This record gives sequence, structure tokens and C-alpha cells, in this order.
Amino acid sequence: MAGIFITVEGPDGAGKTSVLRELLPLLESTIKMNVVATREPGGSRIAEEIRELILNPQNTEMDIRTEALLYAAARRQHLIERINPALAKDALVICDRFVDSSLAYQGAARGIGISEVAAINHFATDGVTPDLTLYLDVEASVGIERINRNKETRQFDRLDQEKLEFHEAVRAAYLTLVAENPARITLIDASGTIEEVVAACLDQIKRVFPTKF
Ligand SMILES: Nc1ncnc2c1ncn2[C@@H]1O[C@H](COP(=O)(O)OP(=O)(O)OP(=O)(O)O)[C@@H](O)[C@H]1O
Ligand SMILES: Cc1cn([C@H]2C[C@H](O)[C@@H](COP(=O)(O)O)O2)c(=O)[nH]c1=O
Repeated sequence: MAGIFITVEGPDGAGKTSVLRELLPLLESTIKMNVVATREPGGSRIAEEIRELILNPQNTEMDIRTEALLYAAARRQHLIERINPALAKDALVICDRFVDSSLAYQGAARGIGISEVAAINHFATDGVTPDLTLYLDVEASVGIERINRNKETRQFDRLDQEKLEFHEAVRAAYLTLVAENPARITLIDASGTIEEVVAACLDQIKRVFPTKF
């Protein structure tokens, strides 16, 4: 496919949603491609319904493998309906979370195992892999503090309810993924202001795809 696939990853509260909100108009006004912004879990009607099911704080009895399969199912539907068609039309697709989230949250923090979760995701995606992943790095405690500080402006979901150790395991897993995939994943320090993080993301996209600007 001729498009470009970029994913944005990070622990809860790293600022992905806030950064993408500001990055999007900057990208649209500078890059010589159509830009499609989307998110996981969700991004299509069926996948958004699966999102509701996964993140509903009342679903406390959800088994961890059921959770992993639901994320993979939502991903499959979203990929087929939104990501692949946009890439086929040469668009830049920028997606808030993708397979790395499942590896960090379900594979590592839930303890299912990275290779097991990678296998179900390979089935779900046919091996589609981002061209570039921007990993927004903050201490887990900073992310949780941000979410707690702004509780009224953001829905508090089932995964936000996890203990700090869970979020620390997520961050540790992401740092391992960064170390293992240096050509694809770039670590962006997300402890600064939103403007600083947006600028670092845009710089990196320009550095990796200079001919597209
Ligand atoms: N760089 C920043 N400095 C201070 N506060 C921030 C920063 N980035 C985001 N925030 C605030 O932190 C909260 C969480 O941000 P946001 O929803 O963008 O994070 P996220 O990575 O998308 O989280 P999640 O993955 O849990 O949805 C928001 O209230 C946002 O205003
Ligand atoms: C894609 C994906 C997400 N999660 C988790 C991470 C968050 O806690 C929630 C929702 O994500 P959002 O950034 O708040 O929209 O779901 C996960 O555990 N596994 C995944 O594959």
C-alpha cells in the first residue's frame, strides 16, 4: 500500500488525545497527502461498540483473554473498514494506539505473554505494521495524576481503575518495545507542555518522511 501508517502510543494520561488534537491541523496544512486520524479501540461503528463493552467500568468480571480477543476483534474491523482503504488511497493514517497497546497492556501488564498476544494480533491484522510509531513517554504516576486531575473532562474507564503497578508494568513494556524496535518506534518525552510534545512529534514525522512535506 502506498500510504503512510503512523501510530501514537503511551501509558494512560501520556497526552496522546491532546497531542493529536493539536498535531492534526499542523499536519494537514503542511503535508502533501490526505490525513486520516483515527483511534483504537474504536474508529468504526462496530469497533466503537466493542470499545464500550471493553471499557465499561461495570464489566469487572471480564476475563483477560476475552479482553485481549475483544481488542483484537475491534482492531480487525477498524483495519478493514478504515485503515486499509485509506492507505490504499495513499493517505497518511495516524492512529491513537494499535497492536503495541495490546502487547504492553494485555501481553505484559495482564501477564498473558507477549508472543501469545502478538499471535492473535497477527491473525487480526494480517501482519500490518506501522511505518512509524511515536511513543509518548511519561512516568505512569504522572499519567494517572493528569487523568485524576481532569476527571470531569474525561470518562474514567475500566482500565483507568487499575492500580499504579499495572500502569508501571505497561510503561516498562513500552520501553522494552522501544528498545527492541528502534527503526520503527521513536520515544518522545511527553513530560513537557502539550505544545512541546506536538512540536517533537511533528519534527520526527518530517525527519522520517522528508519528501512528503
Ligand atoms: N503535556 C501535558 N501536560 C499536562 N497535562 C496534560 C498534558 N498532556 C495531556 N494532559 C492532560 O492529561 C489528561 C489526559 O490527557 P489525554 O486524554 O490527552 O491522554 P491520553 O494519552 O489520550 O490518555 P488515555 O490513553 O488514557 O486516553 C487530559 O486532561 C489532558 O488535558
Ligand atoms: C488499543 C488498546 C487499548 N488498551 C487500553 C488503553 C486504555 O487504558 C484503554 C482505552 O484507550 P484510550 O487511549 O483511553 O482511548 O484501553 C488496551 O489495553 N489494549 C489495546 O489494545
